[in-house]
Amino acid sequence: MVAGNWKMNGLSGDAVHLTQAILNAGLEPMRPEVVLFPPFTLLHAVSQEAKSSALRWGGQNLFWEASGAYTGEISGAMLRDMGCRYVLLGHSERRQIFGETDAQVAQKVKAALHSGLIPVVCVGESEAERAQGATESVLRRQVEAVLHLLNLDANQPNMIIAYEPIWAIGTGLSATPEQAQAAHAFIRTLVVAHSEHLAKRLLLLYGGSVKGNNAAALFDQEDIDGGLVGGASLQAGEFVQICRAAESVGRGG
Ligand SMILES: O=C[C@H](O)COP(=O)(O)O
Repeated sequence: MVAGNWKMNGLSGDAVHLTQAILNAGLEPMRPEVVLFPPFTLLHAVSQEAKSSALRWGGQNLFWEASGAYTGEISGAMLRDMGCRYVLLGHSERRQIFGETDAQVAQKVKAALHSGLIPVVCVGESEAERAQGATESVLRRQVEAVLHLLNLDANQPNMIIAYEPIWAIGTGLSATPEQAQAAHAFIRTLVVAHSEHLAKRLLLLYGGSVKGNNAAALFDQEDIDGGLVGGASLQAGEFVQICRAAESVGRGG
C-alpha cells in the first residue's frame, strides 16, 4: 500500500489536479492499493474524482463519539458517509501538537473499527528516545495501548500500523532500510504475541521522508509493506514514482 498524507495542505483546485494526475499516471489498479488522506474539506473533491477508480481515500483523524455536542470534531460515521475506507490515527503531529495520548489513540481506533473504517495507526519514537535506546519501549507502549483495548479473541480487526520515526518526518532524513526493517520486525512480534491472526494480515507501512529515490530500497525490506508519504504526496510526479517503486517490488523487482 502507498498512502499519501496531505496534512493541512491544499484547496479544492489542488485536490482535483493532484487526484487527476495520479489517476492519469496509468498505475496498475490495486497494485499497490493507493490511498489519499486529504484534509476533511477536500474529501468530497477527491471522492468525486476517484469514485469510479481503484484509488481510495480516508480521513486524517476522527473523534470517538458517534455524534453530539463536540464542536469541530468528525465521527467515523461521517467519514464513512464521505466514502472513506481508511482513517489515520495517532499521527505524531496529533500526539505532539494536540496532546493525543496513547489511551485516546486506542479509543479512536476502537471507534474507527466500530464504524467500519480501517485504522492506520501511526507509531514512532523521537530522536531523543532513539538516542536513549528507548525505541522499542516506545513502540511497545504505543502499539500495546491499542491492542489491549481491542478484544482480539472475539474480534478480528483489519488494521494497519505505520512506523514513522519522528526524526525522519519532513526532515529529508529517512530511516535507513535496515533501521526501518528492524522496527517493523519488532512491531510484528508485538502483534504476533497478541493475535497471530491479526499479525498475518497486518500491513506495516513506513513513513518519514519517503521519496521517489529511496522508496524501492525501503519497500524491498521483508516487513515493510508500503509507505505513508507526507511531503512527496503533494507532488504528483514524485508520488507516482513512489507508487511505481511499490509496484515493482510487489512484482519481484
Ligand atoms: O504521514 C506522513 C509522515 O508524517 C511523513 O511525512 P514526510 O514524508 O513529509 O516525511
